[in-house]
Amino acid sequence: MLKKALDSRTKTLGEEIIGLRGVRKTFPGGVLALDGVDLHVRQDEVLVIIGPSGSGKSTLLRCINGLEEIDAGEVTVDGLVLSERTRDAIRREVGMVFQSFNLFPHLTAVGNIMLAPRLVRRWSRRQTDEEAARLLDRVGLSGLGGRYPHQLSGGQQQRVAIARALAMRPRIMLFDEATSALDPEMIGEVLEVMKELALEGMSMVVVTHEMGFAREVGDRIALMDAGRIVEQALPESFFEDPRHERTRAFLSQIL
Ligand SMILES: Nc1ncnc2c1ncn2[C@@H]1O[C@H](COP(=O)(O)OP(=O)(O)OP(=O)(O)O)[C@@H](O)[C@H]1O
Repeated sequence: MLKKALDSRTKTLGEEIIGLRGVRKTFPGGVLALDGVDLHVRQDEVLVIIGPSGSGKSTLLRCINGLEEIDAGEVTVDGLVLSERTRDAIRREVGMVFQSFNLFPHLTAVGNIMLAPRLVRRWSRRQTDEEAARLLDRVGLSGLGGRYPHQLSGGQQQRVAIARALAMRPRIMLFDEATSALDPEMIGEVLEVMKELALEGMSMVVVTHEMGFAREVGDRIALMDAGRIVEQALPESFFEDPRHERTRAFLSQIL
């Protein structure tokens, strides 16, 4: 059903919502992680980033929401140029989901999901309880809000982490290898939630090795290598066009 809906969707993408222009990032010790990245994501678009280990994918995501400072170039999010002054406003627009779920072990699922809205938005208990129930339902975890992370499977914990990111009502979601730490049988349930979000029109940047997801859900795919975006294309041509030599070489390594 979901696959069919995705296959038949005719998407009209909106204005640019994320823009990176000439972004460079060097880590202490001289590692050049981003070597002049130009990348543009439009509203409603799902951009999938693939690439070898160490090519700069995580750093790129972290630069979009200001978790890393850039050395040169410019990042814009929803019309704001990222700077010290705009960083907090941008972070409220951008939800991020990591490989390791990063849930607080001493808080229940609801406690984890509603922590930021309680602190930042100063929502009342009643507001947050209602919102948490809605979010738990959205990620398929109705009724499990009272459980602590250790009482949930890896897939369930990651879905709580997605609900937590959604609780701030972001306009953009970044996923950094969100399924890489999961047992194989739990990967599908998390990808399904990500697909649903894509269908609802969320703008997303997804770093993943899940090529099925990339093909089915991605509007565009970008290959990173050595701190640069080296190829970009629509999923069909990305996987099938023999001219995408570097993509073929990378895929032959991982598939
Ligand atoms: N905090 C840091 N300090 C120093 N070097 C770093 C730091 N974070 C990343 N790097 C280096 O920057 C480069 C890019 O790393 P990054 O994690 O962005 O790559 P990646 O493509 O996400 O890799 P992976 O697929 O293994 O997660 C690598 O050489 C990495 O060792």
